Amino acid sequence: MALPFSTEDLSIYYGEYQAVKNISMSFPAQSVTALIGPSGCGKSTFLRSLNRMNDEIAGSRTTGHIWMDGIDLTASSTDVIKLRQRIGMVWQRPNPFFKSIYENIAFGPRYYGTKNRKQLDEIVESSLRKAALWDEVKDRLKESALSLSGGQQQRLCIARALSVTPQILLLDEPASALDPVSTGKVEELISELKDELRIVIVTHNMQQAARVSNYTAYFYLGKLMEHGETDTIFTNPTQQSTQDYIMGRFG
Ligand SMILES: Nc1ncnc2c1ncn2[C@@H]1O[C@H](COP(=O)(O)OP(=O)(O)OP(=O)(O)O)[C@@H](O)[C@H]1O
Repeated sequence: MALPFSTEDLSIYYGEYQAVKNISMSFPAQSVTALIGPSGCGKSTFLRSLNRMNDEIAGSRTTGHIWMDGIDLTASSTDVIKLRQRIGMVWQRPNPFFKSIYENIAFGPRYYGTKNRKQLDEIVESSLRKAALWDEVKDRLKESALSLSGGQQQRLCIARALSVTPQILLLDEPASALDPVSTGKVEELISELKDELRIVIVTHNMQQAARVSNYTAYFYLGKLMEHGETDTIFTNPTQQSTQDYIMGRFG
């Protein structure tokens, strides 16, 4: 059964500055939630906090809760390495390791204990298949990941995140550095993956948010202004500022 996942009164500070303000929201299973809003409104900060990546930033501090299956992930006792296995992340720019295509995918499973070569081979193949990359790379698994195109590298990073079977995938503008064809492939992939895991995506592209997400959350100045089904947010938002932003009228 899918585990409940939500935030409660979540705030994030950089020093004295409060970048994310008291956000409570939940992320339904088998769905994509898009985080939208103008630059600097706290989307990436909020996204990064969901698997405690924000902890890595000196001076950042979190208050409130992130609940997963009744456990508060913000607790100091949380094993963040295990947490990042369950909640994977893909960044804006493809960041493959300086290793072969195979080793990029095998790295995580090996780190978490899979040593058997046949099992690793299977994980590499299935992860690359899920990321719609297998056919393009199956004959060059030993080549450097850096020999791939930008779009292929980003799908490799998605495959790498999938290799440790996460339950949640966090995507921070995953297609913003890609050409339209690669963007289309990543969007298709998101639609397919949501059947097996929950996805949270930050995007500046309103068409993309409308295409790939089931739910949309509009952020402004660190606050969650509006959150609901994407169709409703895009056609009948309750807040004027949501409508202005979506229509590109935001000053
Ligand atoms: N490492 C950091 N140290 C200090 N302040 C930061 C840091 N990262 C982000 N901020 C500040 O926190 C606020 C929110 O930034 P964040 O990157 O989360 O916004 P965003 O909505 O994702 O923006 P964008 O759409 O431009 O990526 C901004 O005012 C930003 O300057």
